[in-house]
Amino acid sequence: MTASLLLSRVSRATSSITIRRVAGFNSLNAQILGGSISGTFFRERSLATLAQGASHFDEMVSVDQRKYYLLGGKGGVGKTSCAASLAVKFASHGHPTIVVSTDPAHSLSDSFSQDLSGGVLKPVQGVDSTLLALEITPETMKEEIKSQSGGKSVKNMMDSMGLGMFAGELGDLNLEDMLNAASPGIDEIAAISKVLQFMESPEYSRFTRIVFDTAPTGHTLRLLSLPDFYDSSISKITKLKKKVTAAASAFKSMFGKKEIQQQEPSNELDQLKERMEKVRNVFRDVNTTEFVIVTIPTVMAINESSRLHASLRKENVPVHRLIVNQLLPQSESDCKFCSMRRKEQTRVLGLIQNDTELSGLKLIQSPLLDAEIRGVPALKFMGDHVWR
Ligand SMILES: Nc1ncnc2c1ncn2[C@@H]1O[C@H](COP(=O)(O)OP(=O)(O)OP(=O)(O)O)[C@@H](O)[C@H]1O
Repeated sequence: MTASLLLSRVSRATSSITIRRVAGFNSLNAQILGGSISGTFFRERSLATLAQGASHFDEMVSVDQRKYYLLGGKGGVGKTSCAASLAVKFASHGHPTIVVSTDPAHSLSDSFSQDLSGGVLKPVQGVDSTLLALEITPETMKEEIKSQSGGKSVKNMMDSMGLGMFAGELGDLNLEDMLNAASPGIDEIAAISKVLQFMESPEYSRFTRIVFDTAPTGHTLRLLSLPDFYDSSISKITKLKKKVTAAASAFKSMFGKKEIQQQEPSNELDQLKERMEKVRNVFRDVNTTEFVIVTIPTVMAINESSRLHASLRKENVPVHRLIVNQLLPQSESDCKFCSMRRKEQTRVLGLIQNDTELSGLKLIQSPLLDAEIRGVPALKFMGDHVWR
């Protein structure tokens, strides 16, 4: 029986509790319909053909200290399903866990099949252990900034940063106007400000695993390089400020006025720079962070994953694992379509072995399940077969 046939049957079935054995594997549908999530999905024969496939989850779970896992890749490959199932698995292994979506088109709520929207941390229902979820929204962050800044104008803020001399150029632009403007990168800024909160705020210190469901590739690369961008911009502003102060001082002394004291860069800038360095370092620390690339067995997805790995390597972001998701399971009664697809995916797995960027990564092979992965039981089911 093919996966699509199974799916169509399930859409019609409402109360069946039969566990359907489909040539070589037990079905997610059957597990869910049967009220059980504990069975094995693929039988040994299928697993044997999916060589290597294990994620070495024991390594991922064994360390007590805080770890950050970022799951990313091309759109639609299964990032959310993999991130959510990993978070459920960490939580069930005793790690208080937060799963965060930095993708503006959030799908955590859909994946967990419960409302996790609103930009605030919400407990995930249906998990016995501590698991909170957050869909980051720039709107909520804008509100937070507005309430923290007390509605300050840009001029006031620049004055307080010791940059009042430039403020005239900006007139009386209001911070609120700036935040309301469609500003590229606001999603990334929101994400980074949350990472800082997780790192700095005592209320989050008990969470030992933080799993990020990231946006498709380009967006995520911007997120990872943003702290660097800020860091270098702040350095430029600091240098400029020093130069302007020195020039003003020389100018005044030429006219016999008292020399202006060379000011140290303002504390606020130093603090901002320090905080950006903290985020940048945590994204690059092999002891605390790992970026897991998620892909599917198509040439286009593999090519994009290869480019993503090259960019992450350039940014020094640690990557050890590559999930190839939605692999067709073995079947004794293959239709022509399935056997063609399977041949194609075998060829693509071969491409990974020969790809200089990807061949060194631990390959995790994740099966195409016969139903959409929605809700905690389905995520547990997926997790037990991906994170092992
Ligand atoms: N191994 C799998 N077997 C069956 N269905 C899957 C599998 N992995 C993902 N799916 C389904 O594919 C769809 C997309 O998955 P998901 O939302 O996890 O991808 P994504 O990469 O996060 O997508 P986006 O880029 O849009 O955020 C969902 O309906 C999900 O249930």
